[in-house]
Amino acid sequence: MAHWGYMTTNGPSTWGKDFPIANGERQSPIDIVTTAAEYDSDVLGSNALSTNYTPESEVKLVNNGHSIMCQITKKGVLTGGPLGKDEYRLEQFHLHWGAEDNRGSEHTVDGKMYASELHLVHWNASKYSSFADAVQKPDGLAVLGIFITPGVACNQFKVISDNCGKLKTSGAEMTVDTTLDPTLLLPSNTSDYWTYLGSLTTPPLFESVTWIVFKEPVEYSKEQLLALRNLVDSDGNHMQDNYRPPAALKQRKVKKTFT
Ligand SMILES: NS(=O)(=O)c1nnc(N(Cc2cn(-c3ccccc3)nn2)Cc2cn([C@@H]3O[C@H](CO)[C@@H](O)[C@H](O)[C@H]3O)nn2)s1
Ligand SMILES: [Zn+2]
Repeated sequence: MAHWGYMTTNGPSTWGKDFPIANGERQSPIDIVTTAAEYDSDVLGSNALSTNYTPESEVKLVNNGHSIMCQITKKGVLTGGPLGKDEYRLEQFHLHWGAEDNRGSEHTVDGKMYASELHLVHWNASKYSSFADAVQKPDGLAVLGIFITPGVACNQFKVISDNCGKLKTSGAEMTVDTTLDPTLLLPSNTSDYWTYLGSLTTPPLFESVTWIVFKEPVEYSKEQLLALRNLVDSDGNHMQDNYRPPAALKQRKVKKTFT
């Protein structure tokens, strides 16, 4: 099987060949139509979304051929909101971005695309024994989606953007001897978000993700965005435009926690 990617020959429009679920009932990302999202007080009311992350004492970075990923080793927990009492453990975070600032996010808001989107990937540690065990379960995963827009530099992201040069080629890994607190990658407002049931946005596209997409974007500097665009993918091309376009909403409702 030709390895999936984001080029014309192996990009999102071809994924259905090897991963038929690509045309499934709960695929991600989606276009978030803000007027159609339903305010749902009990999503917010009963127990607000809460993160309890432990700062990483060293930062494990991997160029996995289609994104730059930070593998988490500490026990970070996400719970509340649409997740109820279940505790989801932080596994990794990674990003999607464009070749230019006008595109790059996976979710869109009323058709608007952001320059990049950060994904913090969690698995349901209350119900399953590992990421691999949870990854195909309908309530197995939860991913926080954070929109990135060009602006001032994000200090907590510097450990990643400053090391992209050393992670140029696919498969490159490195451990940076510095701390990283995933909480500082989140927007200041984590109360206002949209949430819906979806999938992984890269193959194997499992329909196992409760998506939580924050309304407030985070700013990264131009230099930080350029560092991402200089990475090289598994085909030896510049890693750019590594985003899947929105999939059909089908019979789903998007909920929001704000009016
Ligand atoms: N755009 S997003 O929606 O957010 C994401 N899109 N993909 C993501 N991951 C990659 C992935 C691979 N697999 C998988 C599972 C079973 C068989 C083959 C592939 N599922 N998701 C998330 C991800 C997974 N992993 C590693 O998958 C291994 C295989 O399951 C597991 O043993 C490691 O413990 C875990 O760390 N890392 N990241 S997220
Ligand atoms: Zn992602």
